[in-house]
Amino acid sequence: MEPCRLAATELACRRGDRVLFSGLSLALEAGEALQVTGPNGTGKSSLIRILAGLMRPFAGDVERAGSMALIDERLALDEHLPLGSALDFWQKLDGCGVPDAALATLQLQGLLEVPVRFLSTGQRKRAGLARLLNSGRQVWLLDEPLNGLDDQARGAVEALLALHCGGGGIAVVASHQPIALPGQKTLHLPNFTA
Ligand SMILES: Nc1ncnc2c1ncn2[C@@H]1O[C@H](COP(=O)(O)OP(=O)(O)OP(=O)(O)O)[C@@H](O)[C@H]1O
Repeated sequence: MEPCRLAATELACRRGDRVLFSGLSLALEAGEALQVTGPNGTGKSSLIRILAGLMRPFAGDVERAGSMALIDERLALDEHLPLGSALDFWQKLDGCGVPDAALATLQLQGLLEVPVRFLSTGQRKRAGLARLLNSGRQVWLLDEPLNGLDDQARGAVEALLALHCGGGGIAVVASHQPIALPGQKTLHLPNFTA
C-alpha cells in the first residue's frame, strides 16, 4: 500500500457571511496524528469536512494521498439490523472485517445481536468506530470521537489510534476533550480566527 499523506495550504473557511478561520496550513505524513481544538463554533467540524473533501474551502488547497474515512455524529449503520449484520454489510463492500481483538477492545462482542436503533449513545459511538476499523482506510478524520464514551472506551479509542498510526496511518481528531495521540500534535483553531 502506498504511504498516505494529508496536507492543507493556506486554508480559509467561510460559513454564511462569517470567515471562521484563515491562513491555516498543516502537513501530516504516515504515522502522524493531529488534534484540532477550539471552543464550540470555531470551525472544527468544518475543517474536518474540508479535509475530507465534503466542503469546498473559501481559500486554499488540500492535498490527499491514501484512502480516507470520516466519523462524525452520523452513524452509517442500518438502524433496523442487528449490529453484527449492519457491520457485515459494510464488510462485504469493503472486503475488510473488524478484527475480533478490536471488537473486544471496543466491548462490542455482547452487542452484535442488538438492533442498531437500540444502542445507547456510547454504544453507538463505539459501533461507529468499529465501522471505521471495518473500512481499513489509511487516513482517519474523527469528529468528536470521545463524545458519550466512558473512561474505559476512551482508553480503547486512544489505543486504536496508537495502533493505527503505528501501522502507518494518519489521524486528525477534532475534540474539545483531552486525548492521547501519537506525537501529541495540536492545532488550536482560534489561532487562525480571521
Ligand atoms: N451551513 C451553514 N451556514 C452558515 N453557518 C454555518 C453552517 N454550518 C455551520 N455554520 C456555523 O459555522 C460555525 C462553525 O461550525 P462548526 O460545526 O464547524 O464548529 P465546531 O467548532 O465543530 O463546533 P462544535 O464544537 O460545537 O461542534 C458555527 O458558528 C455554525 O453555526
